[in-house]
Amino acid sequence: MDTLVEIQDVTKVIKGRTIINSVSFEVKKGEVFGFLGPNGAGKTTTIRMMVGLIGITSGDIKILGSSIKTDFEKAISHIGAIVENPEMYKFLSGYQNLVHYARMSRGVTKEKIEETVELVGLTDRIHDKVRTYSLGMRQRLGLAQCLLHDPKILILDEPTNGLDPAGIREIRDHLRMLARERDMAVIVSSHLLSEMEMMCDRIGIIQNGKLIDVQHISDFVQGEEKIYEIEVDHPEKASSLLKGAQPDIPIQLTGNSVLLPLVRDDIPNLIKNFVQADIKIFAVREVTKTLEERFLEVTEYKEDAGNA
Ligand SMILES: Nc1ncnc2c1ncn2[C@@H]1O[C@H](COP(=O)(O)OP(=O)(O)OP(=O)(O)O)[C@@H](O)[C@H]1O
Repeated sequence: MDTLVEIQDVTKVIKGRTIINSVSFEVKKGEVFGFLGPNGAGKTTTIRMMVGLIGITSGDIKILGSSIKTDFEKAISHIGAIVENPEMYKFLSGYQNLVHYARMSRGVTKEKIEETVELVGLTDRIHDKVRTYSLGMRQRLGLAQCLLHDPKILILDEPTNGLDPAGIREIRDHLRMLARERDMAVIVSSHLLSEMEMMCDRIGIIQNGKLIDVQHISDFVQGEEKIYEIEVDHPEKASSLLKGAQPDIPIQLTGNSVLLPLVRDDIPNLIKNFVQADIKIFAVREVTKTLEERFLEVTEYKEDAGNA
């Protein structure tokens, strides 16, 4: 089965207020799925429903086909999650923490603990006390805790919160490795857009409790049209030529370039027209939008549409 998690038309109403509104998406094995949204959008609430911390008002969540509503124990057995700060004893070593934690779940062997420590890269420091760990190391110990029972799905709420760039990178690399090499489905939430861009295969954007977009990261960043920057000797002349052919086309002028949306197949013709008009072309570059720009574009657009 490739689809490990199915969120089906999930709604959550708290005290008469709809916090999550008909959210549906799927997460497959081997992928890192990012749940992205501004503060208060509903990321944590959705994740809390996925891990069974709060109930679902309507709709369902299936984990490897088992409903979290009707087959809770089975569904939850496939999940490893860090939702709030993972519980750990700072006066014990990382290893003692894992042994303590393993006692709470069935069938975790000493070998399994050691393998997991190795997997999260804590072997060298595992016998040191947790209070001597950096935040990044504590995050990795938390990751080890929730991997002990061999879950197929890993769910982490804001896993990079508070980490420095090196710590972020460590966690990111580990999560990608778990998805790729262990065939897990990894779900992370964040409002750190640049982080999501580097970590995720697909992202879902949530705003005001609604899922407004789910896309592969590359499609999402690119959007439907691509923006090209054409470096020329006379940008104004190039701009009027383009406007003459297509009056509505949105063109931006920078120092020595024109920027405009194009489909790739239009480029040869455009070059021909410039050359015929005696405009010299020095470069044609695709402008890659950052996820941040696209995110703001999408959320602002939806807000406008919602207000209309
Ligand atoms: N138990 C609750 N009672 C009332 N309102 C709640 C409750 N839990 C969440 N909310 C509201 O639901 C909305 C979504 O909250 P949630 O914590 O899921 O957002 P989030 O996307 O995780 O935000 P953040 O990035 O700030 O963590 C917020 O407006 C919040 O105030």
